[in-house]
Amino acid sequence: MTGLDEFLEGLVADADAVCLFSPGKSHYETLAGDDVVVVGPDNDVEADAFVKLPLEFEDLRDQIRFGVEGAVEHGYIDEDADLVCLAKVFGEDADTVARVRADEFEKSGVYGLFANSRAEPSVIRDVLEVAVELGKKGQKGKPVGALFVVGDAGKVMNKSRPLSYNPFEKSHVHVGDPIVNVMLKEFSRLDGAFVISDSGKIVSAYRYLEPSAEGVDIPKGLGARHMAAGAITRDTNAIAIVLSESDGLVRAFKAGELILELDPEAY
Ligand SMILES: Nc1ncnc2c1ncn2[C@@H]1O[C@H](COP(=O)(O)OP(=O)(O)OP(=O)(O)O)[C@@H](O)[C@H]1O
Ligand SMILES: [Mn+2]
Repeated sequence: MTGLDEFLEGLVADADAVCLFSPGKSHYETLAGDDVVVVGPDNDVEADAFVKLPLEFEDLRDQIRFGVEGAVEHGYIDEDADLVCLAKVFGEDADTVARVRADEFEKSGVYGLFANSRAEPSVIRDVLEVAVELGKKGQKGKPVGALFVVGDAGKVMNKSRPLSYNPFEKSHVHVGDPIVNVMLKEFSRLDGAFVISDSGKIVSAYRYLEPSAEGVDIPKGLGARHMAAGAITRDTNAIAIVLSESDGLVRAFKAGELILELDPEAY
C-alpha cells in the first residue's frame, strides 16, 4: 500500500455517514450499501436520504455546512455524527473528500431560512447580500440600518402603513438587479421597512410595521427595528433581514425568532 492509499483510508475510516454532494449515478451506486445522504439541487439518483440545495454555494465550506444542517434537520444523521463529505469542486463528479463532524458548525439556522421559507431562496440570498454589502460600506461612509421583509407581501402590507410615498408604487423591479441594489441602498437612509414579494418584486419602501409583538422574544438590547422584524415574521409567513445601524450586524428572523446573525466584515 502506498502512503497515499493509507492516508485516504485513514481519512474515511469509521465515519458514521457519507454526504454525497451532487453525485453522478455511478458514484452513488458504488456507495449504495453505506449510510449515504445525497445533497444537491435535484435528487437525480433518487436517494432515500436527500437534502435539497436551493442555491449554488460558491464556497465548499458553506455548501457542506448547509448540507450537514439539512441532514441533521431531516433526521438523516445525528447532531454529532462523524462524516465524510464527497463533493465536486473542479469536475463533473466528486473530486474532493472532506472529513467533518456535524457539530463542527454552530447551528446557523441557515438551512431553515432558505429551505422552509415562502420566498424563493435566490431572493433571500440576494436580499442578504444587499444587507451585507450595505453593512460593509455604510451609506456615504456612515453606518446605516435597514429592514427587509421578504415574502408573504400581501399580508405584510396589511400589517403595516406607509411612512411616505412609495417610490416602488408603479414599478416592476426585482431584487438582484444591479440598479435595484443602488436604489435599495439609497432609500435605506430613510425610515421604515422594505417589503419584498416571494418572487423578489419590491413592493414598497418606507413601511411602518405594526405587527402584534405580544410574546415575541428577541434578545435584550435590540431595539424597535429588530422587535418589528421579529414580530412581523411571527404574524405572517415572511422572513426579515435586518442590518443594525448601532452594532453593524446583519440578522435574520423567521417565525418570530432570531435564526442567523452575521458580521458583514467577516462575511
Ligand atoms: N415598526 C417599525 N417598522 C419599520 N421600521 C421601524 C419600526 N420601528 C423602528 N423602525 C426603524 O428602525 C429605526 C431604528 O429604530 P431603533 O433604534 O429603535 O431600532 P434598533 O432595533 O435599535 O435598530 P438599530 O440597531 O439599527 O439602531 C427607526 O428609525 C425606524 O426607521
Ligand atoms: Mn437603535
